Amino acid sequence: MADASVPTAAQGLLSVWHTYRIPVLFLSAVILAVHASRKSQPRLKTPDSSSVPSSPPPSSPVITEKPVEKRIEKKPAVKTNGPKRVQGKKPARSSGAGQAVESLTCIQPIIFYASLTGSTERYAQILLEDLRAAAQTLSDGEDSDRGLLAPQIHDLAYVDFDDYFTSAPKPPATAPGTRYVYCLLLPSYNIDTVINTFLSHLDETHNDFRIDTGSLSTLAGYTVFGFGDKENWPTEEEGFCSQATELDRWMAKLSGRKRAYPLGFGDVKSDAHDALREWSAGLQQTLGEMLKYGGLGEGIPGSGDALESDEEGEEEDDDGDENEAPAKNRKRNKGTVVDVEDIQMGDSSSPLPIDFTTVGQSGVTTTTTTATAKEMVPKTSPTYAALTKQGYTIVGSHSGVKICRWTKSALRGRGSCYKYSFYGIRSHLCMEATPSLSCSNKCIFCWRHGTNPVGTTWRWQVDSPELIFDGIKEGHYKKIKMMRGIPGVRAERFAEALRIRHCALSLVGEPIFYPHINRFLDLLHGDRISSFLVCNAQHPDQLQTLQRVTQLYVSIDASNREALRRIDRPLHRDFWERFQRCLDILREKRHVQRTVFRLTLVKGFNVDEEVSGYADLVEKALPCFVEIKGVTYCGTSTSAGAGLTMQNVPFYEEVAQFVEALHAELQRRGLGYGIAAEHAHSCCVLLASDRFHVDGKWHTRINYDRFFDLLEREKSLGTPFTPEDYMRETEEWAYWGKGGFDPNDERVYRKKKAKAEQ
Ligand SMILES: Cc1cc2nc3c(=O)[nH]c(=O)nc-3n(C[C@H](O)[C@H](O)[C@H](O)COP(=O)(O)O)c2cc1C
Ligand code: SF4
Repeated sequence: MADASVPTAAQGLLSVWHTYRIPVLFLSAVILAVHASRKSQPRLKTPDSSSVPSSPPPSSPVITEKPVEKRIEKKPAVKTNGPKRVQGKKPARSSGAGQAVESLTCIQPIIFYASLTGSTERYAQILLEDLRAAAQTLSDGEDSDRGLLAPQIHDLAYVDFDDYFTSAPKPPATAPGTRYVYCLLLPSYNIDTVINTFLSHLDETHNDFRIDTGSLSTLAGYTVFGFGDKENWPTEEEGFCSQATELDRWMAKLSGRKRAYPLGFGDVKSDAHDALREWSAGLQQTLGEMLKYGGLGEGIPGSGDALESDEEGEEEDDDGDENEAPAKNRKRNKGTVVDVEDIQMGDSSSPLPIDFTTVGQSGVTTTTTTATAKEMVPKTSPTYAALTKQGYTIVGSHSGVKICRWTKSALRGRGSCYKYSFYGIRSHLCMEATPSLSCSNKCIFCWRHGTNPVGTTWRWQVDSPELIFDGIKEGHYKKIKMMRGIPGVRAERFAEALRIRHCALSLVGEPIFYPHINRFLDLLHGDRISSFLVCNAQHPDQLQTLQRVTQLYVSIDASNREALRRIDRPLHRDFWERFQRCLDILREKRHVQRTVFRLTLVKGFNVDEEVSGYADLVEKALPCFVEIKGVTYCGTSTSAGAGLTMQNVPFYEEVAQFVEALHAELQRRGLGYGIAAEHAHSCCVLLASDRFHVDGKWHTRINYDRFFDLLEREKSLGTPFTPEDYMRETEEWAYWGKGGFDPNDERVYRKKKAKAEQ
């Protein structure tokens, strides 16, 4: 029985399993799925969730904005027998806008100073009064939760460094949105003083393994102003304000680079008072912006973002001018880039192409022709993404602005571009922009090729000059402000940079492609911003109707038809005829505008045997100046595809040889030109017409104020003027053979000598 019952029972179970296996399996699957999905749910519950939170902190406040952060703060401290561990928040490297910054509601400035003989203490009182006044103004806003509190002040000789410089003070419980900004005023002494003790404390804090790096990163920001004596310590290398510089560096490290305003310097024997007041005004403005935006956010100080350099002595890699590629941009993201021209092709819904050379001329309006046109660079296009990634700010639908690397260099007192040596343009006052991202050439050395749209006709929407003007200024200033936090940026140069004085219309594309270029220029000049316009010698009609610019360039990339075709790869079939007509126009304009030939030498393409050909072109157009520059290797697929390698980059000696040969040839023909200036760092030399050689001295620089005065007089009274009317003497250090580096700037030599440009 027993034996028989076993199989019977088993058979029964088996038959039950066969009957119910499908629903059972289904049910199990559902249970498993529900369980798995619960596990994958975020642990945080929404406030309206009906389930009970797993482990609520006792009497925890309602979590609204920053649940994660607050929970971390509430975590009970784990007792250990080891040394005390001081924790700061990990610095937000990318944006500088950490979590604490977002919840900023009011700023508490704290002034710290050290003073041995009393002068810094007096200056600290001046700052105290300034910030007190600012606090009154900035606290009167509509939102009473946001504001600037009355400043506190401390003598570093009397504070316990642990209270303020090991970790930052915590905000009061009653006002958790309070954030501190340290304003540090420091003299320098080359003898042992309390300042050394203070700096050692910062050093130790930074290097103490028990203390997190960035232990002051809960500060909203910091800024340093140094006092020194230039009479006895004339330069920074010789120790001028050395301790303030050191303090600024330590604070950058400890705070996670929360430099709210650039390091300022004052010479107690001359400008200390004025420099401090100017710095204080800039600082107050920054504090206002921090309150407005909730901290050092994007486009606001200190964040520095992509431009933030890691090392104080960061090297520059490129020459940043129109035809030159920043090293970091050399790796082009192939495949993400599409020419707008290619996108437009085959799109039957596109408006009919308009020969842009007829658009914008007298009597021709663009509104009707472009009413249904598309945007040149739509926000959703790969071109937009590629250009933005490279640092361009796209304005409207076809304009762009970008900060060149020389602007950054000048802000740090490390020298301006060659245009300073030749024409007196200080790079930190210069905005690089274009009203047309489109061009009609595909030059082999244009490192932007592949990202900028090309075309022979303007077939896109036309933005108003006002929109472009306002947009590029806004974009430029925003980028300048982002540099506030970059190490080495000088406060006085930063303040100067907030007033654009020059515009280089040469960024990318062809500026005279833009149908309203003349109105756009009026806006620039109306704001007393000089205009340096570079065109590609392919649009004679536009060149003819172009009104005054401060300096008019034509790119001369070859001396004969075949070489020009190989180098510029123009889209116009009649490119050589267009080129020749442009030279004629330049000749006509040479007594009205400062006309410039820009030669870019590419070894193996447009140098050898071409001296005579270039002399022909000079003889034809008689430009006021001839700028000769070695090409910069940009390593793009475009240049590689055109057979361009490092071998095509001339050495400076080769450029110099070419210049001398061209100069000799011009002299042989009886054309009055001389070698006026050089900027060896950019591999660039300037030939100038003898018209600019007065009383035995070169006058290649520009008197900008005079230019605007003359322009205004011409507009109101019709009095014409010539390029000679606004020339200015060239600095001796820029003369041929002198190198062209302003001795007032600090020369920084590159570490990596194997650079393409060298
Ligand atoms: C002994 C001594 C050493 C100094 N060393 C430097 C120095 O290395 N670099 C500098 O820029 N100024 C130097 N100075 C100038 C002071 O920084 C300057 O006078 C400052 O204003 C002093 O500030 P205080 O009056 O608040 O102490 C020095 C002055 C003295 C008396
Ligand atoms: S001219 Fe202006 S934009 Fe061009 S490299 Fe010099 S500073 Fe930069």
